[in-house]
Amino acid sequence: MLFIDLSLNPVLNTHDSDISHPVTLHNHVFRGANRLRVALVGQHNSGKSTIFHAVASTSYRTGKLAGTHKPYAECPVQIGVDEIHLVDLPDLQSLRNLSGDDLEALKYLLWGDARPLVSRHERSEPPVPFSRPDVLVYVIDASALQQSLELALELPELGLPVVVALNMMDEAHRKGVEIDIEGLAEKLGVPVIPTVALKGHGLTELFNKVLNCARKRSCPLPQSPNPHIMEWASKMQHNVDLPEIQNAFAMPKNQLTMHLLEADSYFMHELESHFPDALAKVKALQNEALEELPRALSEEVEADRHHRAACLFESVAKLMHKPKVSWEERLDMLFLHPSWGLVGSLTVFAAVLFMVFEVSTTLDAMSAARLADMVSSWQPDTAAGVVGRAVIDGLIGLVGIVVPYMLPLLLMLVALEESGIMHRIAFVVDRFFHAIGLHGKVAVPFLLGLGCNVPGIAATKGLTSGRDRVVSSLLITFVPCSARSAIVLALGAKYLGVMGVFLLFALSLLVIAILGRLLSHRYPEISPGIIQEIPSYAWPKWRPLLHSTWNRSSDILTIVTPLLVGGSVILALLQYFGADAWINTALAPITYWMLGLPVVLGVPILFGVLRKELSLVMIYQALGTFEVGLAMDWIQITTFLVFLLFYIPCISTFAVMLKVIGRKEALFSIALSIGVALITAVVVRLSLSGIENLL
Ligand SMILES: Nc1nc2c(ncn2[C@@H]2O[C@H](COP(=O)(O)OP(=O)(O)OP(=O)(O)O)[C@@H](O)[C@H]2O)c(=O)[nH]1
Ligand SMILES: [Mg+2]
Repeated sequence: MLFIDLSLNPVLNTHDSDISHPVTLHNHVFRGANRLRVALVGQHNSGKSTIFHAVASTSYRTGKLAGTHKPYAECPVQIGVDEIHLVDLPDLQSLRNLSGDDLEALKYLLWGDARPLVSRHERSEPPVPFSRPDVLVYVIDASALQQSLELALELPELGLPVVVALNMMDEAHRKGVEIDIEGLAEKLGVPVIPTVALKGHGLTELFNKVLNCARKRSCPLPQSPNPHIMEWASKMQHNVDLPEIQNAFAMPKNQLTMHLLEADSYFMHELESHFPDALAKVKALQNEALEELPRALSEEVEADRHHRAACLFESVAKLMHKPKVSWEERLDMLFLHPSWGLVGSLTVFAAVLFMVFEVSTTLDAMSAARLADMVSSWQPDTAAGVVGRAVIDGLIGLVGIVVPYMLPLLLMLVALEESGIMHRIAFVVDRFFHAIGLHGKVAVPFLLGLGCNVPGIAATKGLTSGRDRVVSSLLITFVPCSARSAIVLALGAKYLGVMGVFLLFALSLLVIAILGRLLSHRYPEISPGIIQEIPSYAWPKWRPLLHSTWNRSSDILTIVTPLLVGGSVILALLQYFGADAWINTALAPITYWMLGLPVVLGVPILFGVLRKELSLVMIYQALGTFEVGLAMDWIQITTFLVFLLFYIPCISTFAVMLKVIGRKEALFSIALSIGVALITAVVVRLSLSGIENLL
């Protein structure tokens, strides 16, 4: 591959003031102020924006190139420890003879937000408010390779490192176009990475290559035209080889020469305005060429480039028989297709629900419920006995979380990770999660939260960090876990009907969406975009599967166990010493005054902190009947369910939050959940009462 060192390029030196004090490049990390700027360039519909959105941050800056209707977008993206600013540019067909809106993209590539002497007289702002790119990613539609090769031959003139993303490889494959990727890379003198942006394939390699090229500070040699054009090129270069012209245009000499050879109107015009003598020489040379050559020099240069692109295409691409569609490709239709892809995510959603309502409930009946039955006859009447029973209850509660929920759901998470399915779900739902300021990576923890919030929050630990981990953990506590769903289904279905149950779950979704937006104000840092690796499909292997599941569960147990047992002992002692009435009175301002519920519901609500299902059992005891409808009207039942859906995460969830996001945020989560539960329950109560009065 042909590379030149940037430090030898005089034009680039003018852009890079640090070049005289070289940094030790191997240790150079592109972060913070040193972020690399990478621009996506390419023809219309080649997939630039698809690549951009596949790796974009949760919010990004957009705008129009100054004075044009051509949109651009820009955002930070994290690649391992490095960070880049990624710029999605409007389409660019060629570097030559651009005019109007198209010219602005070229000006950005040449000068960024700087103004060289030749363009200072222009009244409009620089095309964009940020600097010139450090590296170019040329996005090519592999299924229409020939049309893209001319620009591929021109881009090296810009004097920047270039990496080619040979995109739409799936389309090329489907059409039977086979491309010799190594041959193409060698002939262009740039790395070529095959990608399928729509499915996230090849993006990790692409951006790693971008970093690599930036670290090496190497860029391709400009492609030489045919010898007869070279003769005219060196004559032309001689005409403009003056330091004042180089300074005024601030662009590589080669490139200016090629623009003038092709009589590019913008550059000719600028030369005329600033260096009329030089223009006269350029025109004289063009006239001389017209006499010697069969056609105008500009046409000769264009034809030469066209010819070289065609030869290159012939040498690297051939048409094959249409290949068979592999099973991986068929599966990807299900998991990664822009619209069908959601089917795969929904299938996993259904699998989680099946796991929770079939497997987990069976396991629960076989483990915790059986143990609870065994100790149910033991009703101690001494304080020591009560403590002993409470410890046993706490441990049974632990079994009730670990055996039916935590182990199977974490096992499922690890299996989804190892099989490559989780990465695909994350990729497909990414844009939906961006709406609440998160990345699609947290989709599976949210799904697991439907079973039990504990494994859901535990799963965020391995997938996210910093702000994203805190926000996703806080939001997962609002995902109705199976215990809360069971209460809503038991009471809601009986007294509010299917529609009522549906609306309660829809309310949870709405609350999560609104909170996601609100939490973005509390945690305003925009998490940079990430490159979502899409690994190949693989069968999960039992040993690593079990090992990984146990690793993730064990450290959580160490913190959940004491809290669950401790909480159980405290509540049992309160009951033993007859604090029920006291608890109910203490909670009356909430239960009775704010929510309009019977005062006796204070104890069931408090015990729900231990395990949410306890609230359901205890509400029957508190009201003294299984017919809740006799003691509460439909508005009270709805208000109670809404409050129960959102208030304080159970003690095990709190414990896992302590471990995953720390004490401060875990305590904030309690305040947040109480606030949200009170506000929504009061709003629902008042709205329903208002509606009832109207009817
Ligand atoms: N089959 C397939 N389609 C793709 C791929 N990448 C992008 N597309 C589709 O190609 C179309 C154009 O993609 P864009 O990302 O908008 O292309 P662009 O280069 O930004 O286009 P302009 O902004 O108009 O220059 C969209 O319909 C994408 O879904 C790919 O790898 N495979
Ligand atoms: Mg686009």
